[in-house]
This record gives sequence, C-alpha cells and structure tokens, in this order.
Amino acid sequence: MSHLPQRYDFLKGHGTENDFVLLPDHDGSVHGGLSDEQMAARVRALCDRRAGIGGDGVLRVVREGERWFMDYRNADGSVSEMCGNGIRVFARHLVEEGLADPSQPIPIGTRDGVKTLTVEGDLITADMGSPRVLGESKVAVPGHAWVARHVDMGNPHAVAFVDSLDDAGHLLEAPEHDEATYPHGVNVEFVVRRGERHVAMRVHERGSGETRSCGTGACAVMVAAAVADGLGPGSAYRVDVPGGTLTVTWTEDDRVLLTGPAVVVARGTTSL
Ligand SMILES: N[C@@H](CCC[C@H](N)C(=O)O)C(=O)O
Repeated sequence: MSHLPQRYDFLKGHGTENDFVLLPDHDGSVHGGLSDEQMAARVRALCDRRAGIGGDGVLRVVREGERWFMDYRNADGSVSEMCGNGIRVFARHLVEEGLADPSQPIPIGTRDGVKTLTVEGDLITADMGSPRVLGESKVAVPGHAWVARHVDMGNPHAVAFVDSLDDAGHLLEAPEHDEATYPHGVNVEFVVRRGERHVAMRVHERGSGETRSCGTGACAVMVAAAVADGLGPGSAYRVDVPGGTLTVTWTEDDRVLLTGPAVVVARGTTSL
C-alpha cells in the first residue's frame, strides 16, 4: 500500500478523550531535521490548549521501512516508549487516509517495539504485549498516601487502589513517588472497584498531567486488579476512565489487549 501523499499539516484525534495532535511526516522531511529541543518546543506549542491546537501529546506519523512508526511525545515535549490510546488513534488515521487496510492486522512500530492493531468498526484493539508486574512503593498527594503496584507496560506505572477517586484531589502536581523505583518519572493511576472485573480510574500522566484516559494506564490497572483478585492471564476487565470505557483482556499467552474507540475529529494546516 503506498504511503503518500501527506494531505494535512496536522490532524486532531482522541481515544476516550485522551487527545492528540497527529503530524504526518512520512519521509521525515517536515520535522526529521529538528534537534530534540526544537521538536520538544514544537510539541509544547502544538499541545498548548490556549495558544496552540491543544492535546495531551503528539503522534508524529513516520514511515520506517515496511512499516509505520508512531513517534510519540507528551505535551511537555518529553518522549515516552508507548501510548495505548494514541496508537489506536494512529491506526484510525492510517485507515481513514487509505494508508492501511482495516481488514488486516496493522503493525505499527513504537519505542516499545512493534504493536499489532485490529479494527472492528468503531473499536480498535491494540496488542500491547506482555506486562511486567514488579514490586510495590508509595505514592502520595497532599493528605493521602498509598502503596502502589509497579506495572511496566513498556512505560512505567504506579497503580494505587483508593477508597474514592476524589481522594486523589486536584492532581495539579505530579503525585509524590519513589524516585529510585521510577528514575524517569511515572504515570500514577488511582483505582476503585465498581463490580466484578469492573474498575474505574483517574490518572496523572508523566509529561501531560491529569488526562481523561490513559491506555497503558488502563492495562496496568487491569493487570494490578487481576493480580489482587488472584486472577492472571485468561481474564478481562472493564476499565472506566473519565473520558469513557476501555476493555482490557489479559490472554492465556500473557498478552494484554486494549480495546476502545479512536476517532479523528479535525484536519488542517498550522503555522506553529
Ligand atoms: N496516554 C498514553 C500514555 C502516554 C505516555 C505517558 N504519559 C508516559 O510518559 O509514559 C496512553 O494512552 O497510554
């Protein structure tokens, strides 16, 4: 399938209201020559919700050999290994532009390796690979502290089970966390039970602040909940986030599948 032309400077999309600016840059000729600091500054400008387009992060759409590569950055310009909502939006964009065939699995490169996406109508499933369930450490916000489970989904997560999602407070600052455990920062999820194999969460994302959803975070939460419930591979949970609902399945062969909606809502040009 051919990968040109690039018809827009940018697109805007979201998955359960975790929102992204997409930058088509198929051959790297648009942004590829920028230094890391120049690219970070451009990402901050694009993600600015008043002076820019607004977003929790940027997905640069790059061709890498036989595949597409998702070059992801957080709103503060920092890079991350993986973005579970972003990669579904990325796949939706490829399909809508005729750059990928939705009747076939779509492989997409990331800094955490190649992920395979499958499209079923409004829903897109990302095979996120195997989780790493690690130790426990403390996270805290003013007035509250919890023990949190460290789950690595390619990027780092600290999952805290709380009595009420309100206990996390305003989340204007990053929650305190153990810097020895998370030397490069951490995404912190606050979780409550809603029913059998059904949880709800809020998240403070490294590099983006509180967001309406986090796909890797939902996967980390599901895995932590399944472990706490004495379950493991071979289970599925509904994970409610402020921006909607995700389904996370931990397969018998230890892969985590993230299923949810993904939409592109705008396309255009920008002088940023
Ligand atoms: N919102 C994303 C995760 C984005 C990266 C994260 N903030 C990090 O720095 O690791 C998702 O949907 O997974």
